[in-house]
Amino acid sequence: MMRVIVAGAAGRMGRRVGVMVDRHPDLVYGGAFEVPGSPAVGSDAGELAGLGRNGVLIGAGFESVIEDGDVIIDFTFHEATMSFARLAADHHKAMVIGTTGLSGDQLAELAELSAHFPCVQAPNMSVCVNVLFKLVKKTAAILGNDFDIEILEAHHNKKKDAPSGTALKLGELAAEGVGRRLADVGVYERSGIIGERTSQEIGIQSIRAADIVGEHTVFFAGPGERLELTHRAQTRDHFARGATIAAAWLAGKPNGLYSMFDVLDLQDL
Ligand SMILES: NC(=O)C1=CN([C@@H]2O[C@H](COP(=O)(O)OP(=O)(O)OC[C@H]3O[C@@H](n4cnc5c(N)ncnc54)[C@H](O)[C@@H]3O)[C@@H](O)[C@H]2O)C=CC1
Ligand SMILES: O=C(O)C1=N[C@H](C(=O)O)C[C@H](O)C1
Repeated sequence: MMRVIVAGAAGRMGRRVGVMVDRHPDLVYGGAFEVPGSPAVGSDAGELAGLGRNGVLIGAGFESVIEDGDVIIDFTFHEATMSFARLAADHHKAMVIGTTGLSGDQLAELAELSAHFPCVQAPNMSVCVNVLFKLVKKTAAILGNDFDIEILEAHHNKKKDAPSGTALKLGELAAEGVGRRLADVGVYERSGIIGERTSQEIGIQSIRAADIVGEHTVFFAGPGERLELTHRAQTRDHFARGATIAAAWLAGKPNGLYSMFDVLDLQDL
């Protein structure tokens, strides 16, 4: 049995992760924490997640519960995530990181830290979205330069980062499929007299509204026809379940940075 510590246990994802840990046969809910000063500190994590009391009291900060688990599941905020990753590396705890908005420098630091702990990091833990990642790269490679590639994502009005981590990953994979780099061709806003669209650019646009859980569409638009690949999440449970699959998969894994492609054995597809 792997004991799980849930970071940000009172958050939208933290609560659903608690439920999915409870349902996973190889995981046990070992510890939970929130940002010090949060009103959730001291509450019962099971009760907060709607599971009924499970005796796991929400601690103030990671250090207060670090010995209560073997693997940390993190859906919090990028700066907090990096501080937890440094501690996890020091204490040789495994970690699953779902938090998005990590900068290039933060991802590079995470890769260095992962020499000291096993870590799965992915902008989307849903199995279906990871299949979409594969489809998008292959579709881009098949359709090639005759098709304009555009990405549209929609999320709830509490989301802090834009574009979504998933949209950025879709953009990177589509760009790879046609032999480009998103860093060179990504276009994130259009306004005013901007001129005609270039054939190489990949647009990524964001909608933020009400309680939309998460939707992503990749458009491949050619003359006279258009292919759209869409994923719509109706609940957060698929993200949370993916994170628990990753946590259980980490048992006994060598130190290193892994993705959901490794967890789901999609790397060679
Ligand atoms: N990879 C994936 O599949 C998914 C990723 N996400 C990402 O997960 C992150 C969180 O999303 P939500 O749950 O919607 O946000 P949220 O705001 O509802 O929850 C975040 C929680 O983290 C806590 N937190 C922040 N700083 C902390 C610290 N220093 N110590 C302890 N707790 C801290 C907050 O108090 C809050 O309860 C976002 O980056 C989002 O993009 C969300 C869904 C799926
Ligand atoms: O903040 C969210 O809610 C989500 N964030 C992730 C992202 O930024 O890609 C994944 C999911 O779409 C929900």
